[in-house]
Amino acid sequence: MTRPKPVLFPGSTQDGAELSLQEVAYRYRTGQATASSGAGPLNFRVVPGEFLSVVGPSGSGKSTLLGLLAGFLSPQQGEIRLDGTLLRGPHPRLTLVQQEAALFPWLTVGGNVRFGLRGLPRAEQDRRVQDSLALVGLPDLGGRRIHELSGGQRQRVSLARALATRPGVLLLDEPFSALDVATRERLSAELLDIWRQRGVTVVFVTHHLEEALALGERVMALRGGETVLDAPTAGLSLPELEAALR
Ligand SMILES: Nc1ncnc2c1ncn2[C@@H]1O[C@H](COP(=O)(O)OP(=O)(O)OP(=O)(O)O)[C@@H](O)[C@H]1O
Repeated sequence: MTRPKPVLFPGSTQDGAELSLQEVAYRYRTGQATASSGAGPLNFRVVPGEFLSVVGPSGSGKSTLLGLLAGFLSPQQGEIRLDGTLLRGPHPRLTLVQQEAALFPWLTVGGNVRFGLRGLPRAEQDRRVQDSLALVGLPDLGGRRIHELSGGQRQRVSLARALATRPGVLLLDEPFSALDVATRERLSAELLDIWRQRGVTVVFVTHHLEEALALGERVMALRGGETVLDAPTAGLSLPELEAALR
């Protein structure tokens, strides 16, 4: 299946940033003389506005890679660059959305989305909260409490909170895996719409190979912390992807 490149909607912004990794490695120190697992060495580039899916079995290094990209882990070797600048830790242009929506229960939906916008003028905050809640299909729920939302709505709020900061790269760690199949499919389709509208660069980690192929323009498969396949999804079949992971 071939998919067209994102066509930016009128009035949208091209926000995507470039990520490049050169000889990046991270090993966990386990406290024993024989350390270590983690990820790397990794060499790849994600161009602005690209949608990259990352797959791999449990323990293959997907979360470690996202931790490195989010700036939570510092590579012990190699360099990560964001738009050509060395990444030295968490960066406002990189936003991570995780499997379980990490929302503040004492704030409203709008308050959660607004949280990352402190420092901006109030009117700009209001505009971004409204825009990003509309983008994820929750334009009227700004005043709701988090406990009044379904699991799918909570993930939408997480996505809205991430998008409100106008990230250059959206890092998604199994964002829909806790949801039922129907909700998951709906949110996946919405994610593609948002990507097309915003032109944001996406790194999408998932266990689901079909999902990786359906959503990504390109898929990277990890095994034992290393890249065993990095290819455009157009023309790549599920059996080929499965074979790469065996
Ligand atoms: N805090 C840690 N301390 C020691 N080893 C770790 C730690 N976190 C992960 N590892 C190891 O690093 C390797 C990569 O783990 P990682 O969590 O990145 O894999 P993953 O592909 O995200 O797995 P999953 O799909 O189960 O989340 C595994 O061998 C794992 O056991």
